[in-house]
Amino acid sequence: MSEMAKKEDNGFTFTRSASSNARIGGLARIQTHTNTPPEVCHDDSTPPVKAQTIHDLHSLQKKKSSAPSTPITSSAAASPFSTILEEERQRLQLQSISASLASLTRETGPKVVRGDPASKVVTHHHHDHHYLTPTFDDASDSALKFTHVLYNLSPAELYEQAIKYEKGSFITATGALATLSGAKTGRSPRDKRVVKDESTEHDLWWGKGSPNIEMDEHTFLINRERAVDYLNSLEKVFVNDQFLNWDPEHRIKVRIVSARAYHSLFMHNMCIRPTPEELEEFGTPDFTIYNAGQFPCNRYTHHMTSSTSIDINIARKEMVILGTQYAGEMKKGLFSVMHYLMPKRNILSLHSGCNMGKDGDVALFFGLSGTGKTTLSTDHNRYLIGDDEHCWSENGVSNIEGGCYAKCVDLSREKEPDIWNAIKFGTVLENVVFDEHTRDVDFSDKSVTENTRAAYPIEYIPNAKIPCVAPHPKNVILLACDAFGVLPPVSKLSLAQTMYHFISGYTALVAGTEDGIKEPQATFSACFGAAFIMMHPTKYAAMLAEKMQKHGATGWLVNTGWSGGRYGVGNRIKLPYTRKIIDAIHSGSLLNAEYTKTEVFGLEIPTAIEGVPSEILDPVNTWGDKKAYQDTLLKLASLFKKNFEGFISYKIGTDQSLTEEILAAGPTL
Ligand SMILES: Nc1ncnc2c1ncn2[C@@H]1O[C@H](COP(=O)(O)OP(=O)(O)OP(=O)(O)O)[C@@H](O)[C@H]1O
Ligand SMILES: O=C([O-])CC(=O)C(=O)O
Ligand SMILES: [Ca+2]
Ligand SMILES: [Mn+2]
Repeated sequence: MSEMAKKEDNGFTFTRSASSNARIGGLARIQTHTNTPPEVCHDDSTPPVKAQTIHDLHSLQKKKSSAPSTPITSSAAASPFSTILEEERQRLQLQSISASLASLTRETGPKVVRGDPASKVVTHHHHDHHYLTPTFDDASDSALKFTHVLYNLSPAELYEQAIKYEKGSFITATGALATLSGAKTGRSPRDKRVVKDESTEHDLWWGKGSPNIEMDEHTFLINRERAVDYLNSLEKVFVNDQFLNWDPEHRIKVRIVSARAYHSLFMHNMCIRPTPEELEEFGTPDFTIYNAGQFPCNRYTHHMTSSTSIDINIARKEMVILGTQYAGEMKKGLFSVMHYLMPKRNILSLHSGCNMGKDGDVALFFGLSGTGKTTLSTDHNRYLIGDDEHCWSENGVSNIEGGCYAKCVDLSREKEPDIWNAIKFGTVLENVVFDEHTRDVDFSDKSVTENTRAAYPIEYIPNAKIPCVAPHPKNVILLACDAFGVLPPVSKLSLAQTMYHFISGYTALVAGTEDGIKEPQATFSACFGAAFIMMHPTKYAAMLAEKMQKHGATGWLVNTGWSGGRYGVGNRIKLPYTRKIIDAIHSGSLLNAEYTKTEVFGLEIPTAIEGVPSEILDPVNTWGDKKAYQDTLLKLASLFKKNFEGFISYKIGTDQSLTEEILAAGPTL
């Protein structure tokens, strides 16, 4: 190929003509050469698009993929045999979705069709095999309509759905999807109900202190019908088929039916995402969520005390959500289910974060909401296993989820770079405030709520370990955000103390509602997650004790809260100091440090930690008013004692001496 032709391939070529008549006023004339005859002036050397109409042109833009979200047609290249298999598979899948959405009174599922009702690609009349028509013995108007199913859409497709159809959905400057969760910006534990039947009556924890508010099967069915009718009345619903638990032996298949792209993207991020091959073999889910959060429950329905109801039915393997769009209900509802299913298999379920060092040393981080599980398990020097929900089995630790759910209030790039950088395309940003023009998020703005959140796939954290499984833990870190400011920044715990504090599940936050001086509010939540456990706390505690003993794990209590006085007087312990403390636990250097014992709580506290001012290690040093310190310390101790009274009649595990040691491991007044 000549030099000239080669250049012409690239488009225009400017050549100085050698011919004298091309010279004008002494300057060389510039000519453009193309492949076409020189007398026709073309501005483009590429052939025209292979489309006759705008419609044709648009249809060229999207390539058929084998992705689960494609409308049901097998590719032209497939053999007739595989076409039949593919069609059969798609038919079974629609049948399964229709069955999920079935009304129990009409005894039939809705007509379902895949694809966006707004898209021209799916038409009911020309692709008969694309939808499923059940036979109706009870004809009503609802029998005449289709429910369009948007099945396992990709983040990009869900963005388009959200932005087109859901008010309050915007793309932020870094590409995240900002959205509003509606009137509820947190979970509604007082509206969470569990069906009490012959089996759950004996298995579950009921009564005082239990998170399981009882409901009967019939009432559940009324709420289920309400949710299903609502979902079927919509033009389209989102269906996610995904997994929970990275331990392949104990993986659970979950289906989430929801009305909002926000909910579908949230669960896409938070659950484990199946590969196309895994999805092909998905079959029947082990558990199904019906999220009709925009629609209220009927206040005339038995047991209903508000317009919100989150209902779990273990026997039916179903959960119904009415009256709240807060997406955390789905995540934590499934977590509750895991707190039932896993212990049944002798696996411990944990409200904890987990990470692993380069040498394979594993740490668990327990703590109530806002105490630092996500912040501290996300550590640039360690592999992230997960930030919130884990299982501890004979195989080691496995994350239940496929994503993280980080608090964003006052998020800073400098202090939490990995979380900051995870807020990009694909991430759901709940209830944040942003500049209407630049779309820069202001993480300090609490106008909508203080509980602003980011939900992102775990692989958005650069050092996440995939698959999210790890060996048995070496350190068990109990986090408490003590707004009273009397717990030491770190203490080493005996096994009995670890159990005492695990069962107590203490944290103290500041009630954000009143104006003026805000009193710290002590919270005790058994197993650092009473809202999610299903059986009695001592069941989980006994399992934890047994595993820690067997694998030689050390327990630690870390106060990520106040120092130098209670809330309003002192300050929150600086995150860099807490990180140094955590580093010393991971490295093993703190295990063999020098310790002294505190009064009242009897906690072993180190005298020095690299990078941390020694004087803060004993909180008494940081308080100006020593009398106030002593009073506050005794006040907190009495709150611990009072809370623990509910547990003193319980035996923990099979070892009676451990039970006695645990009871003795609390504060002494
Ligand atoms: N010393 C500290 N240690 C840990 N976190 C701190 C500290 N000081 C301030 N913080 C802030 O406290 C918050 C801890 O929230 P985090 O998201 O880690 O909670 P969580 O335990 O994961 O709760 P949830 O279960 O609700 O997700 C973060 O906003 C973090 O920036
Ligand atoms: O579930 C939520 O809404 C947030 C969370 O992680 C918790 O409260 O533990
Ligand atoms: Ca978290
Ligand atoms: Mn949590």
